[in-house]
Parts: sequence; C-alpha cells; structure tokens
Amino acid sequence: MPDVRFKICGLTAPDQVRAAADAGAGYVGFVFFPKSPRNLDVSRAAELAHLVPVGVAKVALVVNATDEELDGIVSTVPLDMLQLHGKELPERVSEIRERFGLPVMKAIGVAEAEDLAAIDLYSEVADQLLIDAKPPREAELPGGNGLAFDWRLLAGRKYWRRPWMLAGGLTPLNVAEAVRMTGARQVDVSTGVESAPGVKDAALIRDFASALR
Ligand SMILES: O=C(O)c1ccccc1NCC(=O)[C@H](O)[C@H](O)COP(=O)(O)O
Repeated sequence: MPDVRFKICGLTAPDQVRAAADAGAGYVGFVFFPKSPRNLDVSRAAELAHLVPVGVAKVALVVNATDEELDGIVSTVPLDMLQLHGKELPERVSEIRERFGLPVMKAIGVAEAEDLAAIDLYSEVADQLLIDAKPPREAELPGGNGLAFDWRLLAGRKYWRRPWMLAGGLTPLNVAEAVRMTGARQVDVSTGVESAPGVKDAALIRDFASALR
C-alpha cells in the first residue's frame, strides 16, 4: 500500500497532539461545535495549535459558522486549513475561502450513489474534499459519529478533481481495507482512535498509523 496521509480529528489535550504528531499524522483537527464532546474554545485551541510541529497541518472544523465565529477562530488560532462540516452551499465555501485566505476542505456526506454528485459540485470551489458518512437523521452531530458508509460506492474512482480524504467509522482494524477498496490516499479518523468520547488514545493512534504502512 503506498503511503497514505492521515488526519486525526477532534484533539482535546496536549498529550493527544503529541501522540498524533509522533505517529506521523499529516493533519490534526480541532472541533468548534458546542454540542460535540470534542468542542474547544479558541484559547484552548490556540494552546494546542502551538504544540503542533511544523509540517503537520492544523485544521479547524466548523459547522455552518458565521463570519463572526470564523473571525474569532482565525484571529486567535494559528491554522493551515478550514474544514466546513455543515450545510455550507458552494457560494458560502467560496466566500469563506476568499475572506479568510485559508484553504478550505468541504465535508460531503455519503449514504448512497446519488450523494456523490456533490463531489463534482464542491470540486469547483473547495481545495479539498472530505468524503464522510452521512449522519443519521436523528444524530446530534453532523460528523464524528463513528459510522462508515458503503465504500463500494467509491470503488474504481481513484481520481477526483481535488485531493480528498476518506472518513467515517475508520478504525485501526478496518482502515487498510477501506483504503484498498476506495483507493484513498488520505484518511481522517476521530471516534475510531478514542477510548471515550473526546479522549484520543495514543496506542490506538499508533495502531491506526501502523495499519496504513
Ligand atoms: O467530531 C465531532 O464531534 C464533530 C462535530 C461536528 C461535525 C463534525 C465532527 N467530526 C467530524 C470528524 O471528526 C471527521 O472529520 C469525520 O466525520 C470522521 O469521524 P469518525 O467517524 O468519528 O471517525
């Protein structure tokens, strides 16, 4: 398997940042969504972001954020990318990208083949795409639910117009198979490397990284 870059999303403490960096993460994600067990305020996120080694991209995950909310995050937390995990329309993605001057990764929820149309749509405006499981209708969170989608929907599509990450229910035990089936060159994980909601586990992060080698 060729080297696959990975993102550990939803870090909440310094030891978790170190564990992700030591395991070779290419990206780390900080969640700004009050209902999430991984939610950070901007000062805590800034503290954690300053611990991230050079070369590891720091990503802020937001959900339908206003300009005011984004101003607060971007002015306090050193960042390399914004991850839009809500119902942001393509026009809003463009607007955020221009206004904040950061690359934008748009999350796209997939449950069935027709959901893949959004990939082409958002390829016009986003720098990267995160192809994730669509959350169940009753879910409190629009992501980070530890649910996988049917990876066969992506089989044979090794190339998209934008760099993309596979996400949704990945774990140290299934990620190699997910990569094999989808051809993903980047993957994103949250729940699958946690010992409890919001608590990343260093051993699981190492296992996840090992599974990709
Ligand atoms: O993690 C959260 O709490 C969260 C809250 C709101 C929107 C998105 C959220 N997480 C997204 C992710 O962590 C990942 O990008 C992705 O959905 C994979 O999550 P998981 O299935 O838990 O590995």
